[in-house]
Amino acid sequence: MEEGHSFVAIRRDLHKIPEPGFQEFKTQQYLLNYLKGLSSDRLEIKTWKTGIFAKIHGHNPSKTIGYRTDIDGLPIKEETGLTFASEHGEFMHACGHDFHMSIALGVLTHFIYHPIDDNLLFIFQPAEEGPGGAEPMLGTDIMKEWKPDIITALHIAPEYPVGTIAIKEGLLFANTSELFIDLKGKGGHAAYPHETNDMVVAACTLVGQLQTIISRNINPLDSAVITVGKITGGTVQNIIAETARLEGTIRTLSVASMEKVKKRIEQLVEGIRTAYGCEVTIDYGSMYHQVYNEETLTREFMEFANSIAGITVHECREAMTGEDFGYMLKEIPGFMFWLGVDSEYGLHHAKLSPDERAIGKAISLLKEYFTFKGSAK
Ligand SMILES: CC(=O)N[C@@H](CCC[C@H](N)C(=O)O)C(=O)O
Repeated sequence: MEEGHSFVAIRRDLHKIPEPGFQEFKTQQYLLNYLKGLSSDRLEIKTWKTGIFAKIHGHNPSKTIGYRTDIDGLPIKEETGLTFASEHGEFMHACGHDFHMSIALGVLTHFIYHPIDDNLLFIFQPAEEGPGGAEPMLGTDIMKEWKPDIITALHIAPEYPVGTIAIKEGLLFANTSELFIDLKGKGGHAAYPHETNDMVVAACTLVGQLQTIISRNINPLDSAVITVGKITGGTVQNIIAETARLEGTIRTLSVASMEKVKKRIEQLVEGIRTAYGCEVTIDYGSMYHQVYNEETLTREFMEFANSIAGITVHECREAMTGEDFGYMLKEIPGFMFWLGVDSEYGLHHAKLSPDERAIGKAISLLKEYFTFKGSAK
């Protein structure tokens, strides 16, 4: 199965069937069909919701090495024009999880045919884009029984060329919190604003005020982001809106800054309540812990990867992206790295089209690294 098997073809199959978090039913079935087709008595498979744990038993294990891939898609209508574009209308693999999955299968398949001493655990995790599958997966009995001693994951990076991996010790990805704010006032006729509490005006004021948190309340030498990605409100053009809703996300480089941003949001919301005489509720949705790369393992991996032909290691800066893999790294030493895929369009863009040559590069690198880490010295 391994030699000649096209993990690019697998990526294309998976690309056609993107599904939202915890609804990755076809994706899970596709992955299970593939794994069952390997028919190895050294491979043990357990499912959790739409996720999968796949353990390869080593010859003479002294530890378990973990590898995690996310499996969900995003609510984006694809505009790549690719022959294997999404068949699921409003959803797209616009964050590379199709790449991450096919790379995981490539590495896993290699170790079915080339066993090493240590155990390997492959985690196919749902709902990375939200509401988060890593934290609940960590709490499962399966994870308690099969818990890896070290763990790694990668994420595609459109801005780097194929063959480059980007990584740093310590903080790599930000703390995140979703942000949903609902405003309720008094609607009415567009010509009688004085008899209403207009929630479009209140919402617009609040969006402007939220931006001042970053510019006025966060130390300029620290970094934080508040993005309001969606505003809804009102019904038609000549009715003053009774309700409005803001949907966004907060990113910070420390847990302390996240608390500070939230406290300030609550103060500004209190001001909006008073100024506009309306009801306002805040819901922080799902929150992700920062991705923090354990220093010793990361440095060792960087040196190892540098010695692999065709791989260039770039020491990068931290990014304001979020990843619930941060929860796994909070409990298990390990690291995450960026994989260069050289796409003109970035993550979460309808035209993202990563270079598929990166799949083979990543499989080779991880095969070598796991062999190095998982063989008795
Ligand atoms: C790598 C990546 O793009 N991850 C997502 C994680 C989203 C977390 C959550 N839904 C939020 O929006 O806060 C990202 O947007 O960074």
